[in-house]
Amino acid sequence: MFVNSDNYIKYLKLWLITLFSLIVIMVAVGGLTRLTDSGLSITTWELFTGILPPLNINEWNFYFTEYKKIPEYQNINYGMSLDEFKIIFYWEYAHRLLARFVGLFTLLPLLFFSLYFKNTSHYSNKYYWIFFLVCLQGFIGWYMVSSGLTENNDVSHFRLSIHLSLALFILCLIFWYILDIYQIKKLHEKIPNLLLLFILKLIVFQIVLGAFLSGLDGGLIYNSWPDMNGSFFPNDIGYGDLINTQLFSNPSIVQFLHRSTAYLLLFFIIILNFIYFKKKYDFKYILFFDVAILIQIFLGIITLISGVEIRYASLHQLGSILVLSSYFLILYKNSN
Ligand code: HEM
Repeated sequence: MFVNSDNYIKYLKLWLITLFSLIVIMVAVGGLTRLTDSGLSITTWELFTGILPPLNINEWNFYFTEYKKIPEYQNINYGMSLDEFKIIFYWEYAHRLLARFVGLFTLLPLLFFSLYFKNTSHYSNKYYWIFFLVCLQGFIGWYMVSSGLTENNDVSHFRLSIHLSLALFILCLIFWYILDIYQIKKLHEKIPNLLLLFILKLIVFQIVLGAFLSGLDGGLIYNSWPDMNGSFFPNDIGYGDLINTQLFSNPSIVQFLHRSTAYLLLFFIIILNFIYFKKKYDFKYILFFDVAILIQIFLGIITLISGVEIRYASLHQLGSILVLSSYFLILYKNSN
């Protein structure tokens, strides 16, 4: 049978771009689920049984009774009404429903490609990596939720950061595949990889710190900028605490580190700009990244000053996708 490999490329492009967009929506809904404190409202895994929401009062009562058993209800939301519970339930429900849809939207086209295009010249099995990572993300999501069901009022900020980081990693991988398939031109003369990788590590560190900060509700303290309530260093800790083993569980330190890493990043990005300028590279790519970083810093500051208003916090989370994508464009152009 003759199979047109152009069709394969066409479908692949469409699939990758749609999947990328779906996962961006997924990250936004996940962020809003966290910001509305809704993430623990469904206390069981229910991969298949939870596809439909509760359809009658008995089912609603069942879910509500289960929720009443966990510390978040007992210590924070005690006395919540069923109508209030429905709101947090629907956020988590939407997040999980979308997750199932993303899972299917990843697997079904892959099976279709394997079935119809396996013998075409450009066919590759590598896209199955996306499916593997999407499944892993589902397990990590549950691993995260389970940390908030028995002893703590909230999920572990470490597990939250794994969940967010993996989502962003999946997006970067898909984005790389998209750049590849569009055959974006690479630079002839390369930028030193050492500097590029160092900046990448700083960005990743900054994102992980950001997730720690949100998981610890650390944006609710020191709501001033550029100072931290009148001083450079948080006044409820000492410099010695920076070498403490509980370093990443202390909201004041995490906030201090998140601010400081932003400035450090900015410093190295200025050096990167200087290299682009000196070597007379096409400036629009770095400009795209510069704008993304500046917007992200601005959003971070207003998130903080506003005491983590949901709309700003959500935009700040999505801003990290813009930062990563624009930086991956630079990395891609510099790759061999
Ligand atoms: C270089 C740039 C930055 C990057 C890549 C970045 C990234 C992130 C990420 C990924 C999160 C976690 C979002 C979430 O889980 O919902 C976060 C949270 C946060 N960031 Fe940043 N950030 C940057 C700069 C800043 C700056 C300069 C500030 C303030 C001075 C700031 C303040 C915050 C606050 C307050 C939160 C917690 C928000 C919440 O609880 O939802 N960020 N950041």
